[in-house]
Amino acid sequence: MIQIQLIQGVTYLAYYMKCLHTFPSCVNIVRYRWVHLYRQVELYSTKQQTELVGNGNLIERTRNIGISAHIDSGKTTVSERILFYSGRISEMHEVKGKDHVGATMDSMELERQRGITIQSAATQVEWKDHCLNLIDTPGHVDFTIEVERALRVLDSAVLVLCGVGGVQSQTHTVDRQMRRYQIPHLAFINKLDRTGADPDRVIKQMKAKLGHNAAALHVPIGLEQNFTGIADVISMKAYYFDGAYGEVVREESIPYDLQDICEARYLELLEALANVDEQIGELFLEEKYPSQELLKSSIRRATISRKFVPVVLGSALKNKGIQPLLDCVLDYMPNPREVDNWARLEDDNGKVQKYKMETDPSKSFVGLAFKIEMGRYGQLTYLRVYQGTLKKGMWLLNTRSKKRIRVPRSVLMHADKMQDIQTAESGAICAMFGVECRSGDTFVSEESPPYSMESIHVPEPVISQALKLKFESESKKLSRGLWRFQLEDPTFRVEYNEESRETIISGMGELHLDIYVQRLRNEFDCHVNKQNPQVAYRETISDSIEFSHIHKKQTGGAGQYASVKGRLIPLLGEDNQKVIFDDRTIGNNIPREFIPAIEKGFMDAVKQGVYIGQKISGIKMMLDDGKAHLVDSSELAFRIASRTAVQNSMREIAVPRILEPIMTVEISAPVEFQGEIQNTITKKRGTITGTDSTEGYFILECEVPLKEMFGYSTTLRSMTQGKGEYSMEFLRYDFLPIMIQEQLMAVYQKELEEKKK
Ligand SMILES: Nc1nc2c(ncn2[C@@H]2O[C@H](COP(=O)(O)OP(=O)(O)OP(=O)(O)O)[C@@H](O)[C@H]2O)c(=O)[nH]1
Repeated sequence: MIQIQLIQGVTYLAYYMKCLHTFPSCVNIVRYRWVHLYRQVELYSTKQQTELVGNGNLIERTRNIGISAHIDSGKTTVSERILFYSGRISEMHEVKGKDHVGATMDSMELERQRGITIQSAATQVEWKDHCLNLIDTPGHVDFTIEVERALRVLDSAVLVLCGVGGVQSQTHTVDRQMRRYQIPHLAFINKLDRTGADPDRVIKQMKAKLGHNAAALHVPIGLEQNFTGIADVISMKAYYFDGAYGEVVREESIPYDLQDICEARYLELLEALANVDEQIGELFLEEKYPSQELLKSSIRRATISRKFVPVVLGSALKNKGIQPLLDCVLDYMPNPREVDNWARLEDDNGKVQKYKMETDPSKSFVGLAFKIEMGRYGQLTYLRVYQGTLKKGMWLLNTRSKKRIRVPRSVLMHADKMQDIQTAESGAICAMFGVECRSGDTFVSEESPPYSMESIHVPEPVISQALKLKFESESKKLSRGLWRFQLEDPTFRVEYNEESRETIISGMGELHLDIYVQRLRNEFDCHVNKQNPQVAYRETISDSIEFSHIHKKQTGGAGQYASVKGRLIPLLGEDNQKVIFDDRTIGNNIPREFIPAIEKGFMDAVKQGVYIGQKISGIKMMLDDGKAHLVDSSELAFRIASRTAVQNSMREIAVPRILEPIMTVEISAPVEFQGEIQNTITKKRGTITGTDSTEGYFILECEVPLKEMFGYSTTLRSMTQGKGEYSMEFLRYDFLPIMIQEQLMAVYQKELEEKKK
């Protein structure tokens, strides 16, 4: 082996001398070649597969990774390969494949029918003596809570990008979520076999649009239908994937025509690292090159501290690039010990202190229930163990409900299958059966302080839809189903409207609600008629107003008296989804014990506004003064006074404003349809914020009110002969045009009058 490489080295040297002689201007090429030669020689003295993580205990050899991305980037296809190459499954199936089996991680019937991921699925695989806990998450923004939950408990992630689509709208969402939970990640640019695939463009987009300090570790060997393998710029080796399913990795020298580009990428990698890593920075300045170990350890350091994003390449469908991706997960993603996790603990004075969790199996147990599923055997609670060891049969305290529970059964999940386990140590992701709790609850062992792990960010629903039972006899099934869905999914809400006798479901999008209606039918045999979906408007005011209200009742016995005075102030911009109560009272005109009741009254009022019957938001209530009666004042009287003050002043004094949800929409279709699509977007009150084009397709980024996007998938499909696609996500609430606002208010007032008759 060493002999062959030395012969290669001497051949290269002869070539470089010739090159320099023939083309004196090619100094740069020669420099790259020298780098290459230097590194070839360096490789002789180092082991090719550097074991960075070593053979320590299991925690050091564990990686908890999520696979996240924009819709259809290939997350599930990547996961299926990971399961296959790691020996978890013995045969692979495609998402919506001809065999109609579907991918392992899409185990729900609806996922297989629609070819999309709805619920995140967890599994565990072994790769090169390491244990990988893997969660495949959905791409559709409608199921964003699944991504939130997964990222909350994972230590790192693989961001999958489509080699053609690049950075797309949901890539931004996932990136924001990774930032929220400080998740280090590496990027896998997939679908390099597709026409128009261009990994360099995708990396440029990652830098420009996501602000990532990203650099490629691979160079593709061929592209589109000629994509045959990858060249690794660190080991300077080419890898091809042979066998029926790419399971045999063949290592070769880098093809001659790719050597320049590999050297160029190597230097780019060094440059990107030099900016964030001192060791590489110093070597870079001295024009020295790091050893392979040093380079890998600095990639690891920079990635874990979120200063660098390594980029690897492949095509999951064509079985290329997955094994090197897994190697990179081991090399560059953190083990549970390398991630700081904090728990909160409130002292007797209500002061909150933060405590760092120790990833040590011998410490007291602390775990977070991050996901709940109701299954055949009762409630299944997914748990991330942060400290200590979970043991079957042990007693735990739920620090929210203060209930003690016993762990009846603990399991490892493999998509919809499970394997019983006796213990799960710090860093593990497992599940327990038969425990009642909510998602976001913290469990501790009896000897531990009652810590609480920070909970999960739950976005507010933006769309609602009324359901009516087809058969009254199925009402029990309906409530059972909806109760279960609410328990599993905090972004899915249910209310019952007594007057219309309708059940109102709210969620993150049309698809989200559609899936639940279908699940009612499939899993609960409950049939409902859906009304048209309704936008979740918000009611607010345009300017500050003052309020003053006395609630007084004298009915024989104890009377009721409460007087409140203050201001309602509109909250603009990003704050327009908030409601804030601000107590500015001085002195004792209102005794302190009544202040919480006044806040409650305000919260009662914001539940349903007076203009169109929707929730109020973007308002701050400032309580300035008031009055109490020695005998007749009570909490109830102040609660009523506060609620009525808000309602009356909004109805009588304020200038009403209605807010509507605005979505970021990304549309992609063949260029010949661009003009027509842009026109329809403008008609829909949309604003175009960016356009891009590649390989005969254009990408249109725009902001459009949600109301206008109802049914758009059908419109787009028919407009583009089925070739157009779009995705959207919630952006912000903004004022509704006055004309539409007045129409809505008129309809609501008419409805109210009719009800009075
Ligand atoms: N050409 C090509 N197609 C791919 C590749 N990887 C995945 N696909 C196809 O892309 C489609 C979407 O793949 P999935 O794996 O379901 O993507 P996903 O990101 O899990 O999808 P969601 O979870 O629904 O967002 C499927 O039809 C796959 O067969 C690839 O490398 N090349």
